[in-house]
Amino acid sequence: MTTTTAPRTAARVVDAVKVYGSGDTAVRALDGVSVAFPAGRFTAIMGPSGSGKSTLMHCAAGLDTLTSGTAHIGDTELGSLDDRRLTLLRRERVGFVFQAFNLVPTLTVAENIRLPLDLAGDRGDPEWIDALIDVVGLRDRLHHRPAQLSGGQQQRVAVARAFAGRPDVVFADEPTGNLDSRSGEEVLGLLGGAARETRRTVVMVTHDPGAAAHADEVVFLADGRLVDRMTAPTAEKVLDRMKAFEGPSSREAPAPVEVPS
Ligand SMILES: Nc1ncnc2c1ncn2[C@@H]1O[C@H](COP(=O)(O)OP(=O)(O)OP(=O)(O)O)[C@@H](O)[C@H]1O
Repeated sequence: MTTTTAPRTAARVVDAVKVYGSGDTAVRALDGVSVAFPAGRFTAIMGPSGSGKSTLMHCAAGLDTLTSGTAHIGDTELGSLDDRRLTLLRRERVGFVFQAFNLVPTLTVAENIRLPLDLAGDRGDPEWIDALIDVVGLRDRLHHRPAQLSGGQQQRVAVARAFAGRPDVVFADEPTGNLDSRSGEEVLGLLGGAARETRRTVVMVTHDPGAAAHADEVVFLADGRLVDRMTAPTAEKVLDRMKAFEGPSSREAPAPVEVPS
């Protein structure tokens, strides 16, 4: 007998609503988003400025809380955790890459990569970390400090650090925003390569169609709603899709679609 199993979901939000402020100044940054990020895949979140991309990422990663709806990492619903457990979950099961690299200037490359593990008092898996150092091409820079590296090299350290603890999911927020296009391409290639080679899940926020084209799938937000998904993206296809959001008002964006979680 053959059994088929649905692809595992690394992270998801269900009916996610996020309202900042209250009364006349309230902003509905997420307006009922349900989206699942399948395990082992590289997904990009795209949309116009202010469409809710960063809010979605922060709520899905447990860096911020939803006004209503639920966010899950694997089978764990984040709203059910107290602050201590949420901190532990972020430390043990989630990796982060930010636009600003966020490396510790006084630590070497090797120490920065190991930092999340050292903070958790975890030896980690030395073979895994050794392999990661080769994936990001930093073997000859291990004893350098961040200031001695180019921006692209610093972001490669941040990528290795994000994967060091074998997280269920790595969230990347505009990881190429501070890089020139060649370094950006390298970092995106690494993120995609690391996701595929290590079968980890990557969720990346970007406003750059060229960056989104490195992903396996792109999800599009407009006005706090999920409006489309695209598999096998190319920069041209993503750009074409984004053009539909342009115009005098983003309210002209297409109606939201029901996307199975
Ligand atoms: N802390 C906050 N307080 C009040 N409003 C906020 C806050 N953070 C975000 N917003 C608002 O929520 C909406 C969505 O913001 P968000 O940063 O998620 O969008 P984005 O798609 O990531 O934008 P960008 O591409 O410009 O970074 C925007 O209208 C923004 O002004």
